[in-house]
Amino acid sequence: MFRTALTRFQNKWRSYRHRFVPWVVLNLSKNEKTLRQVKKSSKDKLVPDEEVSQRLLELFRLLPSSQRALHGAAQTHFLRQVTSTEDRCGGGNAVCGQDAMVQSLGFCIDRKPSSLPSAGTGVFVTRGFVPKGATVAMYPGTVYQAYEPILLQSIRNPFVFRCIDGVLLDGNDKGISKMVFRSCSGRDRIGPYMMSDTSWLTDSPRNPLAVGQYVNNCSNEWPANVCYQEYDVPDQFPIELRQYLPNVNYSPDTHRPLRCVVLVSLRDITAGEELFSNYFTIVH
Ligand SMILES: C[S@@+](CC[C@H](N)C(=O)[O-])C[C@H]1O[C@@H](n2cnc3c(N)ncnc32)[C@H](O)[C@@H]1O
Repeated sequence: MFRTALTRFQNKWRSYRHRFVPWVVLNLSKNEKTLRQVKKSSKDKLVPDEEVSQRLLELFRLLPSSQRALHGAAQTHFLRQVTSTEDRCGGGNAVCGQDAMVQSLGFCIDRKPSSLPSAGTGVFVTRGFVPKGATVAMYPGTVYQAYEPILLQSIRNPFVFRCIDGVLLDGNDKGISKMVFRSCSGRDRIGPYMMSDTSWLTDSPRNPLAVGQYVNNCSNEWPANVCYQEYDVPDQFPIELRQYLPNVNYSPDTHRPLRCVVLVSLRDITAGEELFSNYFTIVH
């Protein structure tokens, strides 16, 4: 009898795709009603990858470039791009990023104190309108394959996100996590091009979508309005626009496309609303 109960528990546990481990232990019973259920891991995607690529490219093409890693022909292109972006935005990068977002996606998001008591920082739609199925945010961080060690970085770290296939993203912008991201990002470049962006580690990310790690968990009173979706960057993603991707592989020998995670809207969302995701998904 004990064995049957144990097997039933193990099966139920295996079907959970817990996104943030401490939350599974502490909050599962409080959030039963808000669990997200999907049929199979392959059916977890709300919008096709091609559409996510399209939205990211539309935004990235408007963002100001980083001069640091560029020279030659790329620099000429950079100068043209920066000049035209500065004309539009009048200087400061933060303003440019937000304006670029409104221009390309029709809304912008930002971090602010959460509307939930003792939930710290949250993410809000600050301008415009988010239609259902839009790419609303990205989850930045170092990408660890399921077999790679993350022990030290994961201690007392609420920002370790677990993908459905066991890949982990460490979206903590402080301490050892921050050092690891900077070091991996500096390591990976192709010729003059950076392959990732480190500015999500600061208060003003160049890519304004890269604040998804601050989205709080839904509750019975505040149902989820966004959900996580794994997105593997396709080979044909333009090399000069990879500098805006807020993810980098921990290992230089990862022979698979870069894993990113985006947040997709589950319904229309209006300016002033806080974004809430679901930290648990059940895969049947
Ligand atoms: C991924 S972080 C989200 C960002 C976090 N709010 C912050 O300011 O750092 C996850 C942590 O946020 C807090 N959190 C998330 N959703 C919450 C909720 N509905 N109520 C209270 N705290 C919440 C918990 O401390 C959790 O460990």
